[in-house]
Amino acid sequence: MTAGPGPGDAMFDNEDMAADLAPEVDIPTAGVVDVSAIDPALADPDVVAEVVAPQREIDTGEGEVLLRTEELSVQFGGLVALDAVSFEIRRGEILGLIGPNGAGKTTCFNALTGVYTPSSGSVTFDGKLLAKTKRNEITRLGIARTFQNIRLFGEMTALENVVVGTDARHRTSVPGAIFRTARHRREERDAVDRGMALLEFVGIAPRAVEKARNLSYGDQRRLEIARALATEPKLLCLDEPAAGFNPSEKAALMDLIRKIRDDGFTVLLIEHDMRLVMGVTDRIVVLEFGRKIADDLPAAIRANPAVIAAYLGVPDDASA
Ligand SMILES: Nc1ncnc2c1ncn2[C@@H]1O[C@H](COP(=O)(O)OP(=O)(O)OP(=O)(O)O)[C@@H](O)[C@H]1O
Repeated sequence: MTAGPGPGDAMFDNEDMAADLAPEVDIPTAGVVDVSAIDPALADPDVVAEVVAPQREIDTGEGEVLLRTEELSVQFGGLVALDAVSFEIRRGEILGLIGPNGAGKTTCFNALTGVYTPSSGSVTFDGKLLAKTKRNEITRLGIARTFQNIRLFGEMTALENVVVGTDARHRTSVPGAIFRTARHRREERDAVDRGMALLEFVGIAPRAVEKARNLSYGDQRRLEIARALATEPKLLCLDEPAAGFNPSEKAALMDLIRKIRDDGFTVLLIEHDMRLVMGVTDRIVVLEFGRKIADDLPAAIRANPAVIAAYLGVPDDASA
Protein backbone atom coordinates (compact mmCIF):
# COMPACT_ATOMS: atom_id res chain seq x y z
CA MET A 1 0.00 0.00 0.00
CA THR A 2 1.19 3.55 -0.56
CA ALA A 3 2.64 4.83 2.66
CA GLY A 4 4.60 7.87 1.55
CA PRO A 5 6.80 7.88 4.64
CA GLY A 6 9.05 10.81 5.27
CA PRO A 7 11.12 12.30 8.06
CA GLY A 8 9.32 11.98 11.37
CA ASP A 9 7.08 9.16 10.18
CA ALA A 10 9.02 6.46 11.98
CA MET A 11 6.77 3.92 13.60
CA PHE A 12 7.89 2.14 16.73
CA ASP A 13 5.82 -0.95 16.62
CA ASN A 14 7.48 -3.09 19.26
CA GLU A 15 4.83 -5.75 19.52
CA ASP A 16 4.79 -6.31 15.81
CA MET A 17 8.56 -6.41 15.59
CA ALA A 18 8.77 -8.81 18.49
CA ALA A 19 6.48 -11.13 16.57
CA ASP A 20 9.13 -11.26 13.85
CA LEU A 21 11.86 -12.24 16.28
CA ALA A 22 12.31 -15.25 18.50
CA PRO A 23 9.45 -14.90 21.01
CA GLU A 24 11.43 -16.35 23.91
CA VAL A 25 14.17 -13.75 23.59
CA ASP A 26 14.31 -11.39 26.55
CA ILE A 27 14.59 -7.98 24.89
CA PRO A 28 17.06 -5.74 26.70
CA THR A 29 16.15 -2.14 27.48
CA ALA A 30 18.28 0.95 26.79
CA GLY A 31 21.66 0.88 28.51
CA VAL A 32 21.79 -2.86 29.16
CA VAL A 33 24.38 -3.61 26.49
CA ASP A 34 27.93 -2.95 27.64
CA VAL A 35 29.80 -1.15 24.86
CA SER A 36 32.99 -0.61 26.87
CA ALA A 37 34.70 -3.67 25.42
CA ILE A 38 34.23 -2.94 21.72
CA ASP A 39 36.90 -4.42 19.54
CA PRO A 40 39.15 -1.61 18.12
CA ALA A 41 39.80 -3.83 15.08
CA LEU A 42 36.35 -2.78 13.89
CA ALA A 43 37.95 0.44 12.61
CA ASP A 44 39.24 -1.68 9.70
CA PRO A 45 36.59 -1.97 6.92
CA ASP A 46 37.88 -5.39 5.84
CA VAL A 47 37.52 -6.73 9.37
CA VAL A 48 34.05 -5.21 9.56
CA ALA A 49 33.02 -6.84 6.27
CA GLU A 50 34.36 -10.17 7.47
CA VAL A 51 32.48 -10.00 10.78
CA VAL A 52 29.27 -8.94 9.05
CA ALA A 53 29.40 -11.58 6.29
CA PRO A 54 26.90 -14.39 6.85
CA GLN A 55 28.45 -17.40 8.59
CA ARG A 56 25.51 -19.74 8.25
CA GLU A 57 25.40 -22.61 5.84
CA ILE A 58 23.28 -22.18 2.72
CA ASP A 59 22.30 -25.29 0.76
CA THR A 60 21.92 -23.27 -2.44
CA GLY A 61 25.15 -22.68 -4.35
CA GLU A 62 26.26 -19.27 -5.60
CA GLY A 63 24.22 -18.30 -8.70
CA GLU A 64 21.65 -21.07 -8.14
CA VAL A 65 17.97 -20.47 -7.41
CA LEU A 66 17.65 -19.49 -3.73
CA LEU A 67 13.94 -18.62 -3.77
CA ARG A 68 11.29 -19.62 -6.25
CA THR A 69 7.63 -18.63 -6.31
CA GLU A 70 5.31 -20.71 -8.43
CA GLU A 71 1.92 -19.33 -9.42
CA LEU A 72 1.83 -17.42 -6.14
CA SER A 73 -1.52 -15.73 -5.50
CA VAL A 74 -2.88 -13.65 -2.63
CA GLN A 75 -6.50 -12.63 -2.45
CA PHE A 76 -8.23 -10.12 -0.19
CA GLY A 77 -11.92 -10.94 -0.45
CA GLY A 78 -12.71 -10.41 -4.12
CA LEU A 79 -9.47 -8.55 -4.85
CA VAL A 80 -6.62 -10.57 -6.36
CA ALA A 81 -3.61 -8.59 -5.11
CA LEU A 82 -1.12 -11.12 -6.45
CA ASP A 83 -2.13 -13.22 -9.41
CA ALA A 84 -0.21 -16.46 -10.15
CA VAL A 85 3.22 -14.82 -9.97
CA SER A 86 6.27 -17.00 -10.65
CA PHE A 87 9.82 -15.74 -10.35
CA GLU A 88 13.22 -16.74 -9.04
CA ILE A 89 15.90 -15.11 -6.95
CA ARG A 90 19.41 -16.45 -7.47
CA ARG A 91 21.89 -16.58 -4.64
CA GLY A 92 24.21 -13.58 -4.73
CA GLU A 93 22.08 -11.27 -6.87
CA ILE A 94 20.18 -8.06 -6.23
CA LEU A 95 16.70 -8.57 -7.65
CA GLY A 96 14.46 -5.54 -8.07
CA LEU A 97 10.69 -5.89 -7.66
CA ILE A 98 8.98 -2.89 -9.22
CA GLY A 99 5.59 -1.81 -10.47
CA PRO A 100 3.15 1.09 -10.18
CA ASN A 101 1.32 1.84 -6.92
CA GLY A 102 -0.94 -1.03 -5.91
CA ALA A 103 0.79 -3.50 -8.26
CA GLY A 104 1.23 -6.06 -5.47
CA LYS A 105 4.88 -5.61 -4.49
CA THR A 106 4.37 -5.36 -0.74
CA THR A 107 1.78 -8.13 -0.88
CA CYS A 108 4.41 -10.30 -2.55
CA PHE A 109 6.92 -9.44 0.22
CA ASN A 110 4.30 -10.24 2.82
CA ALA A 111 3.57 -13.59 1.21
CA LEU A 112 7.29 -14.43 1.14
CA THR A 113 7.83 -13.46 4.77
CA GLY A 114 4.80 -15.21 6.23
CA VAL A 115 2.75 -12.11 6.95
CA TYR A 116 0.10 -13.27 4.48
CA THR A 117 -0.79 -16.86 3.69
CA PRO A 118 -0.96 -17.29 -0.08
CA SER A 119 -4.38 -18.29 -1.41
CA SER A 120 -2.60 -20.58 -3.88
CA GLY A 121 0.82 -21.30 -5.33
CA SER A 122 4.05 -22.01 -3.54
CA VAL A 123 7.29 -20.50 -2.29
CA THR A 124 10.42 -22.64 -2.15
CA PHE A 125 13.36 -21.19 -0.25
CA ASP A 126 16.82 -22.76 -0.06
CA GLY A 127 15.31 -26.10 -0.97
CA LYS A 128 12.41 -25.96 1.51
CA LEU A 129 8.76 -25.44 0.76
CA LEU A 130 7.44 -22.55 2.86
CA ALA A 131 3.91 -23.77 3.38
CA LYS A 132 2.11 -21.96 6.20
CA THR A 133 5.46 -21.26 7.85
CA LYS A 134 5.13 -18.68 10.65
CA ARG A 135 6.88 -15.32 10.48
CA ASN A 136 9.46 -15.95 13.19
CA GLU A 137 10.23 -19.36 11.68
CA ILE A 138 10.78 -17.72 8.29
CA THR A 139 13.18 -15.27 9.97
CA ARG A 140 15.04 -18.25 11.41
CA LEU A 141 15.08 -19.99 8.05
CA GLY A 142 16.86 -16.95 6.70
CA ILE A 143 14.53 -14.35 5.19
CA ALA A 144 14.84 -10.93 6.82
CA ARG A 145 13.09 -7.75 5.81
CA THR A 146 12.76 -4.06 6.40
CA PHE A 147 9.45 -2.23 6.22
CA GLN A 148 8.08 0.71 4.25
CA ASN A 149 7.32 2.33 7.59
CA ILE A 150 10.32 2.06 9.86
CA ARG A 151 9.81 -0.32 12.76
CA LEU A 152 12.34 -0.05 15.54
CA PHE A 153 12.41 -0.39 19.29
CA GLY A 154 12.43 3.37 19.87
CA GLU A 155 13.44 3.28 23.54
CA MET A 156 16.37 0.97 22.90
CA THR A 157 19.76 2.13 21.68
CA ALA A 158 20.83 1.56 18.10
CA LEU A 159 23.20 -1.17 19.25
CA GLU A 160 20.52 -2.92 21.28
CA ASN A 161 18.17 -2.90 18.31
CA VAL A 162 20.82 -4.78 16.36
CA VAL A 163 21.73 -7.13 19.22
CA VAL A 164 18.07 -8.14 19.41
CA GLY A 165 18.32 -9.21 15.77
CA THR A 166 21.46 -11.18 16.55
CA ASP A 167 19.57 -12.86 19.40
CA ALA A 168 17.30 -14.47 16.84
CA ARG A 169 20.31 -16.64 15.92
CA HIS A 170 21.38 -17.44 19.49
CA ARG A 171 21.55 -21.05 20.42
CA THR A 172 21.66 -21.01 24.23
CA SER A 173 18.60 -22.26 26.08
CA VAL A 174 16.45 -20.10 28.35
CA PRO A 175 18.06 -21.70 31.50
CA GLY A 176 21.46 -20.96 29.91
CA ALA A 177 20.47 -17.29 29.65
CA ILE A 178 19.05 -17.17 33.20
CA PHE A 179 22.15 -18.73 34.80
CA ARG A 180 24.46 -16.82 32.44
CA THR A 181 26.44 -19.86 31.42
CA ALA A 182 29.87 -19.38 29.80
CA ARG A 183 28.32 -20.17 26.43
CA HIS A 184 25.62 -17.56 26.97
CA ARG A 185 28.17 -14.91 28.03
CA ARG A 186 30.28 -15.70 24.98
CA GLU A 187 27.27 -15.42 22.68
CA GLU A 188 26.34 -12.13 24.34
CA ARG A 189 29.84 -10.75 23.77
CA ASP A 190 29.86 -11.99 20.18
CA ALA A 191 26.46 -10.39 19.64
CA VAL A 192 27.73 -7.00 20.86
CA ASP A 193 30.86 -7.25 18.68
CA ARG A 194 28.79 -8.27 15.70
CA GLY A 195 26.22 -5.54 16.48
CA MET A 196 28.96 -2.91 16.49
CA ALA A 197 30.39 -4.29 13.27
CA LEU A 198 26.96 -4.08 11.67
CA LEU A 199 26.50 -0.46 12.76
CA GLU A 200 29.93 0.34 11.37
CA PHE A 201 29.06 -1.52 8.15
CA VAL A 202 25.90 0.54 7.56
CA GLY A 203 27.69 3.74 8.62
CA ILE A 204 26.11 4.63 11.96
CA ALA A 205 28.57 3.26 14.53
CA PRO A 206 29.02 6.68 16.18
CA ARG A 207 25.30 6.58 17.07
CA ALA A 208 25.53 3.16 18.74
CA VAL A 209 24.36 4.22 22.21
CA GLU A 210 21.69 6.68 21.13
CA LYS A 211 18.07 5.69 21.47
CA ALA A 212 16.67 4.64 18.11
CA ARG A 213 13.90 7.24 18.27
CA ASN A 214 16.49 10.04 18.50
CA LEU A 215 18.32 9.02 15.31
CA SER A 216 17.78 10.94 12.09
CA TYR A 217 15.35 9.41 9.62
CA GLY A 218 18.17 8.25 7.33
CA ASP A 219 20.05 6.67 10.24
CA GLN A 220 16.88 4.88 11.35
CA ARG A 221 16.60 3.37 7.87
CA ARG A 222 20.24 2.25 8.07
CA LEU A 223 19.60 0.83 11.52
CA GLU A 224 16.69 -1.19 10.18
CA ILE A 225 19.00 -2.68 7.56
CA ALA A 226 21.65 -3.44 10.19
CA ARG A 227 19.08 -5.18 12.36
CA ALA A 228 17.83 -7.27 9.45
CA LEU A 229 21.44 -8.24 8.63
CA ALA A 230 21.98 -9.23 12.26
CA THR A 231 19.83 -12.31 11.70
CA GLU A 232 22.39 -13.41 9.06
CA PRO A 233 19.69 -13.69 6.43
CA LYS A 234 20.12 -15.86 3.40
CA LEU A 235 17.82 -13.36 1.71
CA LEU A 236 17.44 -9.70 2.68
CA CYS A 237 14.20 -8.03 1.54
CA LEU A 238 14.25 -4.23 1.47
CA ASP A 239 10.85 -2.55 1.14
CA GLU A 240 11.35 0.94 -0.31
CA PRO A 241 14.52 1.68 1.64
CA ALA A 242 15.02 5.03 -0.15
CA ALA A 243 11.56 6.43 0.67
CA GLY A 244 11.99 10.00 1.92
CA PHE A 245 15.68 10.17 0.93
CA ASN A 246 17.32 13.05 -0.92
CA PRO A 247 19.53 12.32 -3.98
CA SER A 248 22.80 12.11 -2.03
CA GLU A 249 21.24 9.80 0.57
CA LYS A 250 19.94 7.65 -2.30
CA ALA A 251 23.42 7.44 -3.83
CA ALA A 252 24.86 6.41 -0.45
CA LEU A 253 22.11 3.81 -0.10
CA MET A 254 22.97 2.35 -3.51
CA ASP A 255 26.57 1.99 -2.35
CA LEU A 256 25.38 0.27 0.81
CA ILE A 257 23.13 -2.18 -1.07
CA ARG A 258 26.01 -3.11 -3.38
CA LYS A 259 28.29 -3.52 -0.38
CA ILE A 260 25.73 -5.84 1.24
CA ARG A 261 25.60 -8.01 -1.89
CA ASP A 262 29.40 -7.97 -2.23
CA ASP A 263 29.63 -9.19 1.36
CA GLY A 264 27.77 -12.37 0.45
CA PHE A 265 24.09 -11.52 0.92
CA THR A 266 21.27 -11.92 -1.60
CA VAL A 267 18.93 -8.94 -1.86
CA LEU A 268 15.32 -8.47 -2.96
CA LEU A 269 14.55 -4.79 -3.38
CA ILE A 270 11.22 -3.01 -3.75
CA GLU A 271 11.86 0.55 -4.80
CA HIS A 272 10.00 3.27 -6.64
CA ASP A 273 13.05 5.32 -7.55
CA MET A 274 13.92 4.13 -11.06
CA ARG A 275 17.41 5.58 -11.10
CA LEU A 276 18.21 3.65 -7.93
CA VAL A 277 16.61 0.43 -9.17
CA MET A 278 18.29 0.58 -12.57
CA GLY A 279 21.62 1.48 -10.99
CA VAL A 280 21.81 -1.21 -8.37
CA THR A 281 19.90 -4.33 -9.46
CA ASP A 282 21.15 -7.30 -11.46
CA ARG A 283 17.68 -8.26 -12.64
CA ILE A 284 14.18 -6.82 -12.33
CA VAL A 285 10.71 -8.35 -12.00
CA VAL A 286 7.84 -6.01 -12.89
CA LEU A 287 4.33 -6.36 -11.51
CA GLU A 288 1.18 -4.64 -12.71
CA PHE A 289 -2.28 -5.26 -11.24
CA GLY A 290 -0.87 -8.26 -9.35
CA ARG A 291 0.55 -9.93 -12.46
CA LYS A 292 4.13 -10.29 -13.59
CA ILE A 293 4.56 -8.38 -16.84
CA ALA A 294 8.34 -8.55 -17.23
CA ASP A 295 11.40 -10.29 -15.80
CA ASP A 296 14.69 -9.20 -17.33
CA LEU A 297 17.96 -7.33 -17.08
CA PRO A 298 17.66 -3.61 -16.14
CA ALA A 299 18.55 -2.35 -19.63
CA ALA A 300 15.88 -4.58 -21.23
CA ILE A 301 13.29 -3.56 -18.62
CA ARG A 302 13.93 0.10 -19.36
CA ALA A 303 13.15 -0.50 -23.04
CA ASN A 304 10.23 -2.90 -22.47
CA PRO A 305 7.02 -1.39 -24.01
CA ALA A 306 4.72 -3.14 -21.51
CA VAL A 307 6.72 -1.72 -18.60
CA ILE A 308 6.76 1.76 -20.12
CA ALA A 309 3.01 1.52 -20.68
CA ALA A 310 2.43 0.36 -17.10
CA TYR A 311 4.31 3.33 -15.72
CA LEU A 312 2.91 5.91 -18.08
CA GLY A 313 -0.62 4.53 -17.94
CA VAL A 314 -0.66 3.97 -21.71
CA PRO A 315 -2.63 0.95 -22.94
CA ASP A 316 -0.29 -1.85 -24.10
CA ASP A 317 -1.55 -1.84 -27.69
CA ALA A 318 -1.14 1.94 -28.00
CA SER A 319 2.50 1.73 -26.93
CA ALA A 320 3.36 -1.06 -29.37
N1 LIG B 1 -4.37 -6.11 3.87
C1 LIG B 1 -5.02 -5.79 2.75
N2 LIG B 1 -6.36 -5.88 2.66
C2 LIG B 1 -7.00 -5.58 1.52
N3 LIG B 1 -6.40 -5.15 0.39
C3 LIG B 1 -5.06 -5.03 0.43
C4 LIG B 1 -4.28 -5.33 1.60
N4 LIG B 1 -2.99 -5.13 1.31
C5 LIG B 1 -2.92 -4.71 0.03
N5 LIG B 1 -4.17 -4.65 -0.49
C6 LIG B 1 -4.52 -4.27 -1.87
O1 LIG B 1 -3.76 -5.12 -2.72
C7 LIG B 1 -3.29 -4.39 -3.85
C8 LIG B 1 -1.78 -4.48 -3.90
O2 LIG B 1 -1.26 -3.69 -2.85
P1 LIG B 1 0.28 -3.64 -2.47
O3 LIG B 1 0.41 -2.81 -1.25
O4 LIG B 1 0.84 -4.99 -2.45
O5 LIG B 1 0.85 -2.86 -3.73
P2 LIG B 1 2.28 -2.20 -3.92
O6 LIG B 1 2.73 -2.57 -5.29
O7 LIG B 1 3.17 -2.55 -2.79
O8 LIG B 1 1.92 -0.66 -3.89
P3 LIG B 1 2.74 0.62 -3.40
O9 LIG B 1 3.81 0.83 -4.39
O10 LIG B 1 1.71 1.69 -3.44
O11 LIG B 1 3.25 0.32 -2.02
C9 LIG B 1 -3.82 -2.98 -3.72
O12 LIG B 1 -5.01 -2.90 -4.46
C10 LIG B 1 -4.08 -2.85 -2.24
O13 LIG B 1 -5.11 -1.92 -2.00
